[in-house]
Amino acid sequence: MREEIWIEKYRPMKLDDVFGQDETIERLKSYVKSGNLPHLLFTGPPGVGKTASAVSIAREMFGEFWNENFTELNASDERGIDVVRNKIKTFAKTAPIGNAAFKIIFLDEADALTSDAQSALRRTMERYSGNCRFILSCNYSSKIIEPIQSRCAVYRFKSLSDDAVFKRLKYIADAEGLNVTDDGLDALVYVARGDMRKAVNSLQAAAFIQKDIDRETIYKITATAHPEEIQDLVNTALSGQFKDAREKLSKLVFDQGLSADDVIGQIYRALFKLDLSDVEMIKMVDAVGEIDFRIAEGANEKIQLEALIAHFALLRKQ
Ligand SMILES: Nc1ncnc2c1ncn2[C@@H]1O[C@H](COP(=O)(O)OP(=O)(O)OP(=O)(O)O)[C@@H](O)[C@H]1O
Repeated sequence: MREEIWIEKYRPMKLDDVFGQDETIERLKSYVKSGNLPHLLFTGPPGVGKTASAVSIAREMFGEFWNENFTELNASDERGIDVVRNKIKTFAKTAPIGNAAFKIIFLDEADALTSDAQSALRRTMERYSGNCRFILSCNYSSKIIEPIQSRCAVYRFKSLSDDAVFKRLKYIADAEGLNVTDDGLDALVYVARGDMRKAVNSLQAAAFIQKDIDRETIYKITATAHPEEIQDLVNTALSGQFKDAREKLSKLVFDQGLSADDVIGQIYRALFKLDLSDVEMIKMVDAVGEIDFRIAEGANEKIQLEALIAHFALLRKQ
């Protein structure tokens, strides 16, 4: 039998199952209780429970008819906003099933739409608000045009705490009969950076290989550098030994094929474990921000990572 994907198997079924977003969940529960819902805008990083919460609202509000009264669309549908609007139109055309007063349209990745497409979406929202409520989801609310934001109640989902990710992983590991050491769970938490989807997927990838899982398995399987190695790299650079640091970087990142994005994230986190003056910390964070931006804009990853190390190496020489 093909094994089920755990992020589906362990998808929250009700709002109470959504971990680590207590304040938001409490407020969403009050809508369910009242039986009414404004348009909502969920914003926050990936894998923290935005979709899971939208589905849970529908399940709790509509009971056995939730599936008929709920649809999930992706705003970044490559065929464009017209396809999305047509799907909305088709869904909105029929009356809600059961006792429901309205249907719910969940629109993921709303920030992928251009401003023009968002204006079109806004008109669509107005047109169908009689029998539909919209829940828009996005990573960055700043990319959503003001007229849409002002029509929605905005909920900011947080990156999940280490504690919330640890507990959820422990629960899944026990349910799956896995033997995961605490340092293995800590490694998963480190790798996930508050993204539950990534945490659960990494656990499943490790479990696919072996039932006894420790930190080594996790770092290997997720192609992540050990935090101590990153720490050592940064320390070497800070001590001014650029050539040594460059060699370490090369072994760590390029030989193992790690993604520059992940490495930058790891370096960023390593900074806060160092004994730095305020000014040094500011300069280093500023440099990380700059390099992160350049990589996101498509600059050569190898050169940019080396430039970052060079920056660190110069810091105490100035
Ligand atoms: N807060 C959470 N509590 C429990 N499980 C979670 C939580 N967040 C995410 N998960 C797990 O990760 C999976 C993906 O989460 P979800 O689809 O809700 O993320 P999202 O915030 O909508 O992300 P995206 O912005 O990428 O769409 C869920 O099916 C569930 O297994």
